[in-house]
Amino acid sequence: MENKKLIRERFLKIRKLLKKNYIIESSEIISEKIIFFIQKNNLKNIGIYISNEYEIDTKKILFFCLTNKINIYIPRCEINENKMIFKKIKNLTYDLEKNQKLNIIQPIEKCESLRNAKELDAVFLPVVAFDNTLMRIGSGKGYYDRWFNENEYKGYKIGLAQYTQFSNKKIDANNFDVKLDEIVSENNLPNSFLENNQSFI
Ligand SMILES: Nc1nc2c(c(=O)[nH]1)N(C=O)[C@@H](CNc1ccc(C(=O)N[C@@H](CCC(=O)O)C(=O)O)cc1)CN2
Ligand SMILES: Nc1ncnc2c1ncn2[C@@H]1O[C@H](COP(=O)(O)OP(=O)(O)OP(=O)(O)O)[C@@H](O)[C@H]1O
Repeated sequence: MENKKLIRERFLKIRKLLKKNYIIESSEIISEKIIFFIQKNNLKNIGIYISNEYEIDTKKILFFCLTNKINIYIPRCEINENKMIFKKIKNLTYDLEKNQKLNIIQPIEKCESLRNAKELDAVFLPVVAFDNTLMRIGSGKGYYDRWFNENEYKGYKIGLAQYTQFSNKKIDANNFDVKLDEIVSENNLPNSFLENNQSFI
């Protein structure tokens, strides 16, 4: 039985109860870790998202990339086709608009599209909940799963999530579900936490 829907609802509810300060503080720590990872691995092209008020705030990472000439690609959703494409943004004001239907911020149509998924070194994903096999639950329309399945992407898949988004109930996976390589959280996850017992950040 598919349990994603129930787990998603539960964690969306929890997310709304969190103190704003906790979100701000955990976003700070997570951003520092991501920036360190980008520098250490000399990443040049990354896929990332524009956060809403409940998600890990990506602003600091975006500023870091813009000032260090690291190319930033943000998903733009085509609702009718149930698809998203990554577009390069160069400016956090002029290159973005609100997708009114989905209530997310995305690149404007005329931004340059990513030509080949292989060009991305890492994709940093929003997460609603995750489990100890690094299975991810997202916003529930399957945009990321579809993108990973339809594109030949070989880079890192890294979820940004608070500790409080950990589900100790295992998430049922479909065959199209894509597992993350890593979750970056404000706490170090205990050694025994991950099935493969390893972390590269
Ligand atoms: N910041 C951010 N950008 C992202 C995602 C995300 O989770 N967060 N996505 C991750 O996949 C994609 C968009 N996926 C979405 C999936 C579902 C809904 C959604 O359910 N929206 C509500 C309406 C808006 C609202 O009331 O909040 C809905 O349709 O009922 C929105 C976006 C691409 N960009
Ligand atoms: N590769 C795919 N091909 C066809 N349908 C898919 C694919 N991936 C996801 N879906 C469909 O999309 C819907 C939502 O999927 P799922 O619950 O995995 O979303 P999610 O991973 O939480 O959301 P998102 O990736 O947008 O953050 C499901 O109805 C699923 O059948």
